[in-house]
Amino acid sequence: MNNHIAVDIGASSGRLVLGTLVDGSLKLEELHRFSNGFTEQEGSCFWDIDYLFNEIISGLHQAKTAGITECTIGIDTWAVDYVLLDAEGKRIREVYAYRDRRTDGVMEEVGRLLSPEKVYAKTGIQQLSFNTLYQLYAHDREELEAADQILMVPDYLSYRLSGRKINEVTNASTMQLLNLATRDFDPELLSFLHLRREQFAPLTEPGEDLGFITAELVQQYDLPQCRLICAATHDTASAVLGVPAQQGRSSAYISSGTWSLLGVELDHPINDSRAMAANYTNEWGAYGTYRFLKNIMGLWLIQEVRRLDGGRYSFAELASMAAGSEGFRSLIPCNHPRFLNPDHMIEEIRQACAESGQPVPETPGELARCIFDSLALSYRSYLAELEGLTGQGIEVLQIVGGGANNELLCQLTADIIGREVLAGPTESTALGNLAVQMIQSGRMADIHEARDVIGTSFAIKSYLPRPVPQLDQLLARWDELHSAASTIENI
Ligand SMILES: Nc1ncnc2c1ncn2[C@@H]1O[C@H](COP(=O)(O)OP(=O)(O)O)[C@@H](O)[C@H]1O
Ligand SMILES: C[C@H](O)[C@H](O)[C@@H](O)C(=O)COP(=O)(O)O
Ligand SMILES: [Mg+2]
Repeated sequence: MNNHIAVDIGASSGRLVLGTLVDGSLKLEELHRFSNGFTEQEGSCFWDIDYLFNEIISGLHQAKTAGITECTIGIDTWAVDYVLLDAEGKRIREVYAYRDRRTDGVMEEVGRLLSPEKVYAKTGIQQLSFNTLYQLYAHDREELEAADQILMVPDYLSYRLSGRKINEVTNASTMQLLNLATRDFDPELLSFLHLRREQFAPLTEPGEDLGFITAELVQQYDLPQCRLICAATHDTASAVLGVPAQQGRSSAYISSGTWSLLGVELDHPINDSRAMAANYTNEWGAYGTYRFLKNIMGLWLIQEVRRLDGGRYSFAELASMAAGSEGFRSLIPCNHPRFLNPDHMIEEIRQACAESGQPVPETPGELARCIFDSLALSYRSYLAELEGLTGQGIEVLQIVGGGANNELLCQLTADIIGREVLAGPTESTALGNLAVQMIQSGRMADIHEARDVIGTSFAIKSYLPRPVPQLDQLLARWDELHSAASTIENI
């Protein structure tokens, strides 16, 4: 059986991708793509988890219709958000989206009760207002204490398919509740939240066989016989697995989608005071690794501009319009809390430029250029921090995810960091998801072989740095703007 299906659901889109190995090359076929996004209801932000589950079912039915009668399947999604189940395994309530404002000020309040230094020493997880720790603290305590089970979003989706309850480690680590030393939930942090260990499922490593999709679902919806393999269910953990092998050059990655996750893969955590001060995180990776990375606001910025502009232009058209606009005219500190979930992103960007005495972007092209210039400069700042914290110089930056399609942003990034950028694969998350399935199925030996195969199976585009006129003045201007701004960890 050579059919493996990755279900990859990011904050802006989801997809089911069929992966097959043909003559040593990995072939992808997109079976189904659907949009994703949170909605505001009565002032709160929620995901439509039933819609997402139904899209998975729809995609699997399309696979069956296409003649796939048996396959393995793995699920990955965004991080930090969770689902509450009652004793009968039924979902108790709507699923909060991490951009909900209920956590505003919570990180600071928790920090007054629980030493942030202690929490970072235990967990090594970056301070972000929407970490599960802070979401659970903000959650109605009665409802939380009454919950029989707390599953993360991808765990819940695989539970709906198979009936198996797990907390997969890469995504569980984003809760900021796992102890690096014990590699389990930290009792003190659970106690602080009045939660019990048995409210969580067994911690499960990527590669675990979770059994088959239930016969009822197969019959009811005419699905393939699917064996569920536990993926690296945090989409960024899968994206990192899908980053092609780099021979002989030190590299860092950016998983470039709604967020830009800039980091390296390590075999040990770095949770010292310097890493904490820089707010770098140690999210758990597959196969005993750690994703030492930083959240950067990412393409959320342009997603919101496009949405508010009525979707008139595609992302490719916006990038092209940006390429035709004056470079480095207006810059914004991307990680400022004001951009996490403003009422109106276009106005927020324009206001930020006006407040800093810069020209105010008017057209979609000028707004897009402001965003891409600012992201490239952010990447440079955080990459320098990364090198300082790891003591490892980075020779090449690998950009994967949808952002790898943005030729302007990739070129700007190469120019501004002064190093080669290798862009692709776009579907690195799905590829990392598939890699775990293929390794578990014995079709690949290990992640090293998987990354080699990915590197030879997909076109990777190289961007070499070009001279940036008056770079010193630009960097001085950027450093003043970037260092003066508070950042998302100070929300
Ligand atoms: N052809 C393209 N040109 C420019 N940008 C693109 C293109 N295709 C995708 N993108 C960018 O990729 C982003 C989506 O990346 P993706 O990894 O699918 O996000 P997520 O997984 O968070 O939903 C879009 O918001 C867009 O900015
Ligand atoms: C909220 C988290 O930081 C976020 O989920 C991030 O870790 C992530 O996984 C982003 O994935 P996208 O595909 O939505 O960019
Ligand atoms: Mg994604």
